[in-house]
Amino acid sequence: MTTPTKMAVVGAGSWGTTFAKVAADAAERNADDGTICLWARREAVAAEINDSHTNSQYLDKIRLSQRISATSDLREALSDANVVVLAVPAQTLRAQLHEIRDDIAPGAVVISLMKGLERGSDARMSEVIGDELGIEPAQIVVVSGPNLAMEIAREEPTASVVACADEEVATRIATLISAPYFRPYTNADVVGVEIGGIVKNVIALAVGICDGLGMGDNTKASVITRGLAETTRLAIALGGQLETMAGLAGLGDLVATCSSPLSRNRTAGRLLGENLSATEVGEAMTQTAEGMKSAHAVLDLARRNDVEMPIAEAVVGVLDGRLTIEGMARQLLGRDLKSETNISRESD
Ligand SMILES: NC(=O)c1ccc[n+]([C@@H]2O[C@H](COP(=O)([O-])OP(=O)(O)OC[C@H]3O[C@@H](n4cnc5c(N)ncnc54)[C@H](O)[C@@H]3O)[C@@H](O)[C@H]2O)c1
Ligand SMILES: O=P(O)(O)OC[C@H](O)CO
Repeated sequence: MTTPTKMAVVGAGSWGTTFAKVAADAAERNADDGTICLWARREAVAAEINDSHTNSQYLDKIRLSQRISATSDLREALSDANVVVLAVPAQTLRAQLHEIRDDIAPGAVVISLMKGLERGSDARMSEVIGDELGIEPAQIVVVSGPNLAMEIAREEPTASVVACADEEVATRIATLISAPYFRPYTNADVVGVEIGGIVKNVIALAVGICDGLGMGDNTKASVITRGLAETTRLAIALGGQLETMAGLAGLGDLVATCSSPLSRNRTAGRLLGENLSATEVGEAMTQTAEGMKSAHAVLDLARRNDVEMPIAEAVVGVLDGRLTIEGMARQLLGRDLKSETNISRESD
């Protein structure tokens, strides 16, 4: 007999709550005894999930399964959990893990849902998890793909990627989250899957800036396509696979994020394009737009690996107030002419 899954989801924002719903609906479909406990920072959010089975601040009009319970006591959520899912803003993860490292059961599989790079260390979230918890890569899973939370919460059919160095673990987690409207594929390329999710947020800021300036689809398609080229260069330099970048966690997520009005990163970019400063955009956003903070770490990581990322560089220039949005276009279009198909580190 296999042990029933006891899943703890740390972070009851848009994606943490939606992922809990996916896992609960998958457990229903698999007719297993799995339970899901969501940790919410605010007691009122936990109480609403327990009493009304809704989380109206993040997922308006979405009904959650009765298999999902919630608590604002993190230790209670983690107690005996054999799968721990992390869905907090990337820049807060290390401090959060430091606090709870002794409360995570040895042998638990830890899943990262986050799409950010840590400022200062340039570490991917799977690296932060490995550092802070001292666990093996076979216990660390990354879930990423074209996964706008609200669309999935509405049960619109969506595919995703479950990445883990250990393919058996990836397959086990994919089974656990395979809901009638959510189809996960496995991939052993953790680096490529994470880099795809991180960098698309920075490219979505650039596409949002185009929107804010009132530019059309040629411009945005050009940014998306060349954005994929620079994302691919970085992923490959770090050991990722080309095929991953052409898949759901690369091209798929880039297209979804850059096209959707639901994307927080694209929205933040649009506000930058409407001439708000990065500080003003930060104040206007009520949910996490990871690209606003990760862009600097992406550029730093690229420079340390001799990878050219002109779009990320221009976005960082705008965020830092060193480059105007009009200057951004001039800078990108003024670059030396190159071959499109060479994806070596220097070429763009
Ligand atoms: N929303 C999506 O569609 C989506 C999809 C895929 C991946 N992601 C990624 O998931 C991660 C979480 O995003 P989200 O959309 O759930 O964000 P969100 O802003 O909706 O929610 C963030 C959650 O983290 C909590 N939080 C905020 N500051 C914290 C702190 N200092 N310590 C602990 N908890 C804190 C908030 O209370 C909230 O519960 C991000 O990395 C994002 O890129 C989001
Ligand atoms: O709303 P965004 O910009 O954080 O994007 C959400 C997801 O990452 C899309 O896959």
